[in-house]
Formats: sequence, C-alpha cells, structure tokens
Amino acid sequence: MSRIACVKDIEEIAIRKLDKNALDFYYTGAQDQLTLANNRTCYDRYKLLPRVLRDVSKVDLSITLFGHKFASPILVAPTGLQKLAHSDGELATVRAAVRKGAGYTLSTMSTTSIEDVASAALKAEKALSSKGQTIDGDKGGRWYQLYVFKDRSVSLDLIRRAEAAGFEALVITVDAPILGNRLANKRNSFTLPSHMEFGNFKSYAKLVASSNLAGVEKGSIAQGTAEADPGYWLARFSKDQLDPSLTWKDIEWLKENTKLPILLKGILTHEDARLAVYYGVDGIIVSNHGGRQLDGVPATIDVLSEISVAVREASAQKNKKPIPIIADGGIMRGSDAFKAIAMGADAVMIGRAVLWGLVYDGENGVCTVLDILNEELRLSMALSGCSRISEIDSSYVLDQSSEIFLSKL
Ligand SMILES: Cc1cc2nc3c(=O)[nH]c(=O)nc-3n(C[C@H](O)[C@H](O)[C@H](O)COP(=O)(O)O)c2cc1C
Ligand SMILES: CCCCCCC(=O)C(=O)O
Repeated sequence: MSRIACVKDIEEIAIRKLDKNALDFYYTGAQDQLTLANNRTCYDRYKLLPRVLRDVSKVDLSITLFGHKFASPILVAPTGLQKLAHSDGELATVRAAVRKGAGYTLSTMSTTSIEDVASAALKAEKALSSKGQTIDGDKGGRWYQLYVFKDRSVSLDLIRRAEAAGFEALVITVDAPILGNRLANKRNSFTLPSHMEFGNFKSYAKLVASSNLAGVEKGSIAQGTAEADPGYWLARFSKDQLDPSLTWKDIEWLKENTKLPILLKGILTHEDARLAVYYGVDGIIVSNHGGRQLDGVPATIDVLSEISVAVREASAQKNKKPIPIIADGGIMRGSDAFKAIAMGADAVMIGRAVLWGLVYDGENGVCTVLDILNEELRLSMALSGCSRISEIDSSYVLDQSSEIFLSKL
C-alpha cells in the first residue's frame, strides 16, 4: 500500500473500513447535503495571495485562547458516538489531543464518560512528562460540549461533572433544537450497536426510562417499530430529551450556573454574533454542524468575514476585546485552516477528519491527522510569508466570487 500523504487518503481507508450504519452516520449531511458539499467546495473558491522575502525560517503555530496556550489553532471538534469509529473511542482521541497539544472538546453524546475521558487525559499528560517529552502548549485545554436537556437537572449535573473533571470551558451547541433531517440515518434506522452505550446518562434514571435508553443500548428496539419513531432512535432521543425552547435568556441561566467560559456553537449570522456578545458569552463557534442540521445554510468560510466585523463592533461597544471566533466545517487541509483564519477565525475545529483518523488507527491515527494538518498549515504560512498565526489576515486571501463581481463592474 502506498504511504498516507494527506487526510483524504485516511478518509478513503476509513470509508472502506466502516459498516454502512456507522459510515452514513459520520459521513452524510442533512437532507440534500447542499451545505455539506458547500463546506468543502467553498474553500476552493478562496485563493491564496502569498507575500515573499519574509523571514519564515521559524513558523510558530501556537495560539492562546482563554489564557491557555495551544500548540496549534486546529482544535478537535465535539463529535458523538466515537466508539463507532474505534473501540477506544473518545479515550483514543483525547490521548492524541494531549500528545499533540491540541484543544479538545468532548461531546455530550460520547460513548465514554466525562470522568473516564478526563482521567485518560491526565494519565497521558503524566506519561508525556515521565518520558521527558514536551508539547508546544499548556497542559489541559479540554472543553465540554453541552446539549441543554429539557430536564435542567441533567444539564446542571453534566456541567458539575465537567467542572469537577477539570474541563476548562463549556461549548453550548445552539444549532440543534431538533435533529436535522438526516435521510441516510432514517433509511438505515440508525441506532447504537448493542455492545455500545452512551457514557454519561446511566445515573439519570428518568432520562434512561423516558428515552428507552436501556432498550437501545441492549439493541432490543426493533427497527422500524413505533419505538424507533420518528424515523430512528437518535431523532426520537433528541426530540424527547433536548430542549427546543432554549432562548438567549437561558444563556443568562447558564452564566449564573458556571464560572467556566461559555462558547456558543452554531452561530451563522452577524445578528446572532452581536447577540452573543451582548449576552456576554466568551466565544463563538461559527458552524453549520458539518452540514448535519439545517441544509441550505452557507458554508462557514462565507460568513466569517461579516461575523468577525460584527464581533469586533459589538465588543468595542462594550469596551471589551473581541471575543474569540472559532470556525468549523469542511476543513480537510491545513490551507483550509489558513483561509478560515484569514477570513476572521482565531482557531478552527475539525470533526470528520478526526473520526477518519480514529477509524484508520485509533490514537495514532488521530495523531497522524493532526500532524498532517499542522504541517500543511505550517507550509501554507511559510509559503505565504507568515511566521505567526496573528499575522494571517484577509490580505492573504482572495474570494473569487468577489473577483468575479469586480470584473463585472
Ligand atoms: C459524526 C458526527 C457527530 C457529531 N456530534 C456532535 C456533537 O455531539 N455535538 C456537537 O456540537 N457537534 C457535533 N458534530 C458537529 C461537529 O462538532 C462539527 O461542527 C462538524 O463536524 C464540523 O464539520 P467537519 O466534520 O466537516 O469538520 C458532529 C459531527 C459529526 C460528523
Ligand atoms: C441533536 C441530538 C443528537 C445529536 C447526536 C450527535 C450530533 O450532534 C450529530 O451531529 O450527530
């Protein structure tokens, strides 16, 4: 077999390895998958405008967010059900993130508990120290992604557990008041294989009973029966358990209930970016959930510029520094990360790329993905004449649609 040269090579292997149930869950987007496709193709429309004769003998990828130094602006996005990819699931991913000094966010829908992920991360950090290995970044840097449940006592307990386990920020996903229209998952009546379980819900008796969680984990929910309505079990779980009545007022409630920085994940408009600043959140993640929620929304790269202007203006009105902007969706190259940063992101997150690494070779596979993307980013920076992330701005990219627009004038 030829050597792995890029994340696409790893994706191809993962596609061959996964069964249809898991592959469709990971790979597909909502409805006609317009946004999923756009997430990728839109990156190609942005051209790089390199500067030359700059000293790029040293290129520093590190960034600081909320006082924490990360080795790179490429962070691991929260993705659920990682044991579908590899038997070590979230444990493998968090260990890889520790080894690479990468930011890591654990999903509410993990197949491993908050406590087990935290303890694996701490052990991995100790193992690195005992081998005398250093990473270019601070220890820690792990965040917890929260879906807000109708039963607020569950949400509060998850927050307390994340705090106790040393997670350093809360990522509140706001683009999934209900589950997107995921046709492939419907057709497959997607459910968890019987040997897997969700990592965090066992202690919530009411939730287990009301969502037939025990049944789904034992694989005893027959496909296509009334129990699996509407369409399939995950859709039913989100409909029954997650709170679609969430509003900006609830952000105040969250702020009252934790001292951790709060990031909102799933912002796509400058109006909501302004509201996020107004309501005092600490950061936003410009995301369309990897094309899995509302199909037909823009690719994130296309809205970054106006969102970053809005964040700057709204923050200035409060006499505050702009809150960090993180972007995700379709990033498969270090040059994609470069373009997103140029258009206004402080950092980016990768979802599927990590999952492909996990399928390919567990912890080492995720390390390989992070290494490849970081090296590609380093290359893009050096060849563009940037030696620090803070030097990357919109002067380094040309949005071809605006070029076409100008040529028509
Ligand atoms: C299989 C899968 C599971 C996901 N699970 C979650 C989740 O539990 N919580 C969440 O906020 N986002 C979730 N996401 C969205 C990711 O956090 C991220 O926004 C998206 O994957 C970025 O796009 P990309 O996969 O093209 O990199 C999931 C995405 C995928 C592909
Ligand atoms: C919205 C509730 C369940 C979602 C499961 C994980 C996830 O976010 C995804 O995109 O899939």
